[in-house]
Formats: sequence, C-alpha cells, structure tokens
Amino acid sequence: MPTIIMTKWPVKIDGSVKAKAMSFLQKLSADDATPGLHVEPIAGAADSRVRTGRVDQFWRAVMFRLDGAGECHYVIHGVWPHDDAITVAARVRLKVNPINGLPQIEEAEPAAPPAADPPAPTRPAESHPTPAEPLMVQLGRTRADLVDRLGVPTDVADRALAAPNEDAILDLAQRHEGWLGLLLVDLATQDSIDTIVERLHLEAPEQTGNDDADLLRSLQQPAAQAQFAFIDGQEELRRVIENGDFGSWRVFLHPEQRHYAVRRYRGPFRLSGGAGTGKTVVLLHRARALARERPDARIVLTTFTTNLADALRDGLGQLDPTVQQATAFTAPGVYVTSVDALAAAVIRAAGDSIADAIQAVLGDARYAPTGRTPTGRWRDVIEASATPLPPEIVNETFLSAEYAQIVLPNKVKNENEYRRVRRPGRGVALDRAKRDSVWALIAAYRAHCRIDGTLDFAEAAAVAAAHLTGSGGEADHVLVDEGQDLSPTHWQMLRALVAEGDDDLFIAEDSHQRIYGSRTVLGRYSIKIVGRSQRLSLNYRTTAQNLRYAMAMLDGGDYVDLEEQAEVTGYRSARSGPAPAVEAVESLVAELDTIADRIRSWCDGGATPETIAVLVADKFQRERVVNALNERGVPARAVDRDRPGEGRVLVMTMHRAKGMEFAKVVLADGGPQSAAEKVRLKGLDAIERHEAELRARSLVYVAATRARDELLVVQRS
Ligand SMILES: Nc1ncnc2c1ncn2[C@@H]1O[C@H](COP(=O)(O)OP(=O)(O)OP(=O)(O)O)[C@@H](O)[C@H]1O
Repeated sequence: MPTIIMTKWPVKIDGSVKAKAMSFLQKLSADDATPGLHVEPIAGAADSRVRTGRVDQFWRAVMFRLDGAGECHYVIHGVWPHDDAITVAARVRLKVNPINGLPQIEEAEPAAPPAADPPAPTRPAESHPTPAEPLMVQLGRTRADLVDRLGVPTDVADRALAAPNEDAILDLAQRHEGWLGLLLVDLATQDSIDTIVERLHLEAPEQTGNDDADLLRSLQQPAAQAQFAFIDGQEELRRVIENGDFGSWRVFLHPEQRHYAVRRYRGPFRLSGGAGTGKTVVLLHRARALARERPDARIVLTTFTTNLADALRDGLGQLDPTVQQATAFTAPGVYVTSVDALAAAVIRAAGDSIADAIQAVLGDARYAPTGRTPTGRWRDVIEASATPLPPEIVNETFLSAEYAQIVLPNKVKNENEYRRVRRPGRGVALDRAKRDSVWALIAAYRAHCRIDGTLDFAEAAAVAAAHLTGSGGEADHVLVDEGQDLSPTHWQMLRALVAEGDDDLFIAEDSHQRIYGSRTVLGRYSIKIVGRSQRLSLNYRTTAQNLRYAMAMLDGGDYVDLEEQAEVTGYRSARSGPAPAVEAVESLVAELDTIADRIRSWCDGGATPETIAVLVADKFQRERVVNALNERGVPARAVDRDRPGEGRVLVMTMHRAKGMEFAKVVLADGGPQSAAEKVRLKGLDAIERHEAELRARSLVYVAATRARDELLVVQRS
C-alpha cells in the first residue's frame, strides 16, 4: 500500500474539489493501480518521478512517486485544472537541497524575475548603513550566507538581498511554504546565521545524491516537516485535507515546536514565548505524544480559566479524536481542566479525608466545604472592621494578595506563625503591630468563610495541595498552559499532583500576558526550573505590523518570568499585512459610529461577522457596544462564559478574549480611566500599583495580539 506524503499545497482548492481530492487520495493510498485513478508519468517531464492522477474530469493531482526500501510513496504536490496540472507536472522537480539536506520542489524553467527588480547587492555594507540600503545589507548578510551556508535557491536569495525592508522580505517569505519561508523570516531579524542554522536543525546531507532513498531521508528532517507530512491512516488524511490552512498547526509544525512536543525531560521544563508563538499548539501535540506512547498514563492538561480549558479540550479533539480524554485526573488518558476545577475535583475525590488537609491549611476542623467564597468577602471584612492600618494595606488588592502569596502557601494558621513568616516579594514592610492587625483581618475573613462553609480559589488549591502531598503523585504528567497567571497554591497543588521524575511538569507561559496573577517564582514551590527553559519566538498568528503595535504596549515595563529573570521580547512574525489603524474620536457616539462603520466595511469586503471581534474593558462597555451595534444594523452578540456562535459580530471583554483569535479585531479603549479606578490605584502600595500597571499594559498587549489580519484601535480623548 502506498504511503501518502502531503505537502502544504501551493494552490488552495475549494470544498467540492476537496471532497473529490480526498476520495482520490484514499483510493491511491489503498492501491495506486485502482482503475480510474490514471496514475501516469508525463513524457519529457523535468523529473521522471512526476505522476499525474485523475481527480475528476476537470481536476488532476500532481505528485512525485518515490520507491524506497521496497515501499512506494507519493508526495502530493497539489491539485490543478487539467491543463495547468500538465504544465506544472512537466516543470516541477523534487530534489535534495545540496547545502541543507532539505527537500525542495523547484520549477525547471523558473519565470524570469520582474524587470523592475533592482540588481541584488552581493556584499555587506562597508560603511554605516543608510535607510536606502536593502535590509539584508544593513544586517550584514551576504549572498554567500544565503546561498552557500543556508541553501536558499539563488533566485530567491537575490530577491531577498534586494528587498528594501522587513515587510518586503515577509511578503517574499509568504510566497514560500515550509523551510524556505521560515528561513526568510529568520533572515529578516538580527539573528546570526549560526542561530538560524541551529533553530531549523539544518545539516549538510550525508549524501548529495537525489535518489529516492536520499529524498525520503530528506523528507523526514525536522525542518522538512514544516511542509511535508507522512500521513498515518485515512482519518489523518481526511483531517489534513478538510482543515486546509487553518488546520495546518495540526500537521506542519515548526522544527522547534516539534522538538518541544516530543522531547523527553528529566524533571520540569518551561516553554516561554510571546502571544501566538504556538505554545498551546506544542502542549496539545505533547499531550498527544505522551498519550500515544503510554496509553495507561494519567496526563493532566490544565490552564487558568474554564473557557481556556474548553478550548484546549476542543483543540485536542481536533488534533486527534483518538486520544482518550479522561473524565478524572486519576484515570488513564488526558484530563483537561482549569486549575480551579482541578482543585475542586481533588477535594471532591478526597471525601471525608479532606478534613486533615483543611486542618493543615486553615487550622480548623471541617469535612465538606460547601461552596465558593463570594467575591467581595474582603470588602465586607474591611467595612466591618475598625482597623488602625493605613489605606495602602486595608484594601482588597493588598489583603487578598497577602493571603494568597504568603499566608496560604506557608500554611500560616495563627498570629504567632504570621509574625514569623518571611514575606519575599511583598512591598509594604509590616512591623509586629501591623502584622497583628493584618492577622486580625485575616482571622475575620476566615471566620466568615468557616461559618458559611466556603473556600476561596486560593484556599481550595492549598487544601488540594495539602491533601495530595505525600500521595506519591496521582498523575503521571502535568502540562500547564498560561502558567504566568497561576498563583502559589496552584503551583503547590500541581507539584504535589505529580511525583518528581521524567516529564513530570511541562509549563507554557508568557509573562507579558500576565493579566490575573502577580509575579511568582516557581523555585519557592519546589519546582526546580532554573536553567530548564527555552522560548519560542516566531509568531504564527499576528502580522508583523500588528505585532509591532502590540509590542509597543510593553515598552518600558519591567516584566520578569517564573525564574525571576527579565522577560525577553524580540518576537518575529511569519505574516505581513496592513498597518493597524488607530482612530482618535472625541465622544462616545463617535466611537460607536466608528466601530460600526468599520465593521460594515469589513463585512462588505467579504468578512464573515463571527470572525470579527470587538474587545472592550468590562462587561458594562460590552453591553453598550452590543446594543449600539445592533441599533446601527450590525448584528452583534455578547460573549461571556458560553462559546462564541456564528452569524454575529462577537463583543467581549479583553480578559475573555485571552487565548482566542479573530481575523479582525476592534480594540475599544473605553476612554480615559474612570475616577473610581484612579482612586483605587492611588490607594495601593507602590508594588501593588506597579503590578496593576503592568497588568493593564499586558491586557492591551493580549487584546492587540488576538487579531490575525486587521486591527483597528479606537481611542477616546
Ligand atoms: N506550526 C504551525 N503552523 C501553522 N499555524 C500555527 C502553527 N503553530 C501555531 N499556529 C497557529 O498560530 C496561532 C497561535 O497558536 P497558539 O494559540 O498555540 O499560540 P500561543 O503561543 O499559545 O498564543 P497565546 O499565548 O496568545 O495564547 C494559532 O492560530 C495556531 O493555529
């Protein structure tokens, strides 16, 4: 039975042709001699391996037949109308690139470059670069670097060397799928040639021959798999064809992504990377790889919110419906859940034995916590107290952070213990009298919760952690997304959930997207991560233009990661598009009109409403925008906890949009900060205020990076 090797097709085909192509490929993979397929060579073709096949009366597939180790393989180049297919088939050639050992499909008679192309410079700049010099020259790249070291085909190298700026190189990159496109994106950055070689795992081929065995070896190189995929069964074939471009993450991984998805680690590992670099994609592939390798393993895949957990669950199902999704964290398979739901599940599963854990964390005897502490409980405690403490301590932000970051992780149960506990990373110094007064408020908070039998989220995670500690690990592998937002007791729980060992904890995070929690240092919670991390830097989602806008939001903010190191920026994008539009408006009505007008013009241009999102600061603004759009004849709906539907423009808070993406995004900045918010921020101590400001910038960064193609920012003065 022939093996099918799919490529990212250079020509996109529509739905009805896809179905026919699917049926053709299914038959081909069963038996290439099936009558009606007409698998035939082309007389005088540039490559004797080329074959055409009959998809239907009108369409033909173009492919290469390779025979290696007694097996037949078909590399599917694409599907074209009959006459075009014959022309393509006569010209194309599949070969091993002699420099980097990667497979390369080239046209035997390349079209002459457009006359307007300026001649390519061949030497790096000798003097200081001027803006008129092409980007490659400014970066000191030479033709020898591109052609002789990296294996870029000469015609593409000449175009790249002549490209005036980054956008022009990205345009060129977009015209080349796979490793060549990835190389061009990297060449537009400051990265050294050595770094690029390492990142794409480029190696000179052992053999430079072009026989079938060499080609098959070349097709298996890590960088080749960004463009070519060996198809494992009919079901996978169907998914690859049906999902087209949007589903390419399921099949065509960047060599770095593949590396992190399959590599085995002795202990915890942290993968950082900016928005849209594919951290979630790596986690999903890793979960599948672990589940396939060990079907009996208990794998927990977790993230911060319920909505994000839903998205992970859906993503895993799309990646591979055969992966067993477990319904309990102790069962074999992949259990996908939010961290807070995980804490609740641990407590539920513990039954009455949870009383010991509650005793260890809170110091009181309770068997069954009956519910979640209502938000606003700290406010009630503050209002009922006559504390002598200053306002920068007596506020909900300070007290809840002190409780979640110091009291709970240290299992502080009384005033004496609180007097002695160390408080690293907390701003306000507390002398003994102040500590006693803070403890009085904490004791009041606990008393309220004891009376109504509730636990807050941080308490529930602490109790779950205490219960799991010493259990020897009830899961085998824990994979975490959005790690930057987790709190100390979440980390304690996850640490206790899995015993220290191979592939125990794999954490994806981006400090720039911390919009809920405060800085956390994993080493404090027995997660020994120092020196065990890497980062992804190629953004697959956001165009370079939108990414630059989003990155500017972070300028000047001193972000630190989970190892307490300064967070690095320097992401690059694989895509190019229009510059973001920033429109200043003077009134609320003008803001709403501007949003409605732009959405109408996007829809007139062919965009479907559900691929457009308006992101706002809070629920109040969300309702206002939904009403205003509907009144102006633009069907819109608010998205809250439910999954977004079809046929209407989606309006949601920036927090809700975390982890999502849309073709087009309007960012409604909501106007100047409200007076109440100004007062709230002023009342915080310096560190809390600083963190709140970082979170506010991060929120805009998160929101701006949700746009795949176009971004409109409406700013009200
Ligand atoms: N190898 C790939 N090929 C094609 N598309 C990809 C690839 N990797 C990621 N993508 C796409 O890039 C987008 C972002 O991926 P993903 O959500 O995994 O990134 P992320 O780093 O988790 O982002 P965020 O931090 O913003 O949530 C998705 O649309 C995903 O399908």
